Amino acid sequence: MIRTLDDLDAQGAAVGVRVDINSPIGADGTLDDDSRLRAHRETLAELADRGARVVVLAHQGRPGGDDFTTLESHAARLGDLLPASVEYVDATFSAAARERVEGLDDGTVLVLENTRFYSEEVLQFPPEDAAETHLVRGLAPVLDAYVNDAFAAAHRAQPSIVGFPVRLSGYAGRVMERELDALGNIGETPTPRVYCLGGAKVDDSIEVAASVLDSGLADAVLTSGVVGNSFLHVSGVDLGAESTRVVNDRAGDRLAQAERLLSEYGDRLHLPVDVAVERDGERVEVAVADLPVEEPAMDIGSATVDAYADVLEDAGTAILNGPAGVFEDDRFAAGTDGLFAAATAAEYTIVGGGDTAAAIRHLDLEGFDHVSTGGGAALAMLTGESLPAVEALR
Ligand SMILES: Nc1ncnc2c1ncn2[C@@H]1O[C@H](COP(=O)(O)OP(=O)(O)OP(=O)(O)O)[C@@H](O)[C@H]1O
Ligand SMILES: O=C(O)[C@H](O)COP(=O)(O)O
Repeated sequence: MIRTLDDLDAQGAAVGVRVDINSPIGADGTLDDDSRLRAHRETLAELADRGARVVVLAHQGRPGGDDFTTLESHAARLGDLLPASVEYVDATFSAAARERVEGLDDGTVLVLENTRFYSEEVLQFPPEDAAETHLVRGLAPVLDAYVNDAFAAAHRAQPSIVGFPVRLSGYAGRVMERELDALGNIGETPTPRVYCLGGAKVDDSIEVAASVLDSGLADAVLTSGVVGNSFLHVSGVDLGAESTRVVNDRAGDRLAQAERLLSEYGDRLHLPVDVAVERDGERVEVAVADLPVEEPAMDIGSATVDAYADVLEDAGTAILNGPAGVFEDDRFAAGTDGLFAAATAAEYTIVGGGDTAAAIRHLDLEGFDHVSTGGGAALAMLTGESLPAVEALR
């Protein structure tokens, strides 16, 4: 059983709240998209409104990445989005951070510095060891409770995610609560269950396909994107040199597993029947039977959308992860547009994956029952795996 904010006595309490506001960063080093900050507004506003002293913990980027920045612009944007006053301090667990926490007024918010500026945060630990790190030992003494709202980072067993509930009472924030409700009981969703696996993270997606087919969670898997090209490749189709290069780049060492899935589940595993390429600057659709072509396959074609729509119209649950094509280029958005629209025919639709949610916003698509804030974390739930953050809260 996991406690929620309904179980927390917030008035006057210093509450550490781990959120996931890891966001695209522009060339000037400030936020390019604030959808993840907006997702956490409900939790942060509710705690401030109930008189808590809200201490925000979050990461941005990874060491060495060009999006590895301070949280100063995140704090400024939260200040615009929240009714409460929002301060920022360039410290996370030092005496300076503790002083600022102890000096907070009830009903106000303090954003601490990027947790990943500190080396142990990028390592993974069992909760008891995470509780002994400098971050948790330094900050826990000035907190009265801990809330984890960072569903999109829940698959990371890092100190700020799994260490605090060992020392403090832990609660799920509203984003975490909603995600667990939607994704936590995938085995009870209506059948037949149809997984639409696209995008470019081919190695992850082949793992997901294996997991949901071997476990019987999936009645059908519709492949698209580089994932679909990879299954075409292992089925013996010569895609052409460029597409084959992309497949080998992205599939890692998973092609043998894809081959096993194709031979064991050929009836449940659907492959594209046509693709779209760029020729003289235009979108041209090519039947798989007419491959190879030298241009890279950038989208699924309309015949594939129609074939997949036939499967989806009888679906109980449709789970989408990964766009069907390079949707960022208007010429290759038709596959994602058509497939995702067809998926809404299912009784219940779940979307998992940051780029997939971005595609939905980009294409202005509606009608999905749950659009997850997570990528890897959503995938773990969609394959019935447990998440370190959730186990730590339990
Ligand atoms: N046929 C294709 N060739 C090349 N790239 C493709 C193709 N189809 C889709 N993509 C790319 O796949 C990317 C998204 O794939 P990804 O697997 O990262 O999605 P996601 O799982 O929703 O994201 P995340 O898991 O990172 O939140 C898009 O940027 C898109 O351009
Ligand atoms: O954006 C995400 O997927 C989450 O914030 C996790 O980020 P990470 O993959 O750098 O841990």
